[in-house]
Amino acid sequence: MAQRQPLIAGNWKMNLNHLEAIALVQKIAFSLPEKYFAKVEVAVLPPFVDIRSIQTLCDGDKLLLKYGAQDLSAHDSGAYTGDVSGVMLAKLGCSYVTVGHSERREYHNEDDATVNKKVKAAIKHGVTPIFCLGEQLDVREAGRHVEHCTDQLVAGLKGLTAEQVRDVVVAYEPVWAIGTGKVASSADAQEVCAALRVKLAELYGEDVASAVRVLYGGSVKSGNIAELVAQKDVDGALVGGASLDADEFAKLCALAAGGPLP
Ligand SMILES: O=C(CO)COP(=O)(O)O
Repeated sequence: MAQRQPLIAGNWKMNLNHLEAIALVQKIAFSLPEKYFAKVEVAVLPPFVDIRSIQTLCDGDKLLLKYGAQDLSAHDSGAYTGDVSGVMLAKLGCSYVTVGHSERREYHNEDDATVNKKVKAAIKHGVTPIFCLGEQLDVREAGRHVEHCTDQLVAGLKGLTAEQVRDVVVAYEPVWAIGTGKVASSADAQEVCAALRVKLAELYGEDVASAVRVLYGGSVKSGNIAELVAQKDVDGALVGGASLDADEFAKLCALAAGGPLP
């Protein structure tokens, strides 16, 4: 069984001004002693406009913190006003990019086919996709959440080789738990994350399935992270609101690394 290093990624969404963004990165990096970075990978996903400065900061201070973006175009270049390509993200040293976040699916009408193209674009340029999926409340209430999530998984990874899938990060984010303060129970998170891994094994083999990191996202905080990452198939978290507060985020990362608090 592969050893999966937990990943805690902070999705800042459309928040903070430029100076606040730089200050947040500095504070997180200096609040978390180096030993934690060996146990847990920590990444921030700021808005596009902050990435260049964060790159300079991380390179200059040799920070162990990784960074990435929240979306990318399915195309490499061309007449796509307002879009940012995987080529550009790779040049900026992005390690990760979220793809298929439920807010992109809802507000930008991204369907599974678009998400699939974006996952491929990220892989093509060596930026690891954090491929997001998850059910709405009505789907869960109808008891169809596992099927819904495994269907999204299959569609988003369509056409990829097993070797390519090995490097994808999957994030299970039930839509009803995002920004609502209603965290899924650790058993709920484990149920879906385990089902996603079973589906990965079916499609790409046990070896790949045991290597892929599956994160949970939705109202994750320092108060619930330990219980979530204690689940067998939960390999970290995609954190929204709690990633905007340096003390809270550092605490959350330290707890994911098994503590003690810095
Ligand atoms: O959407 C999320 C992370 O991508 C979760 O957001 P919250 O942690 O604010 O619920």
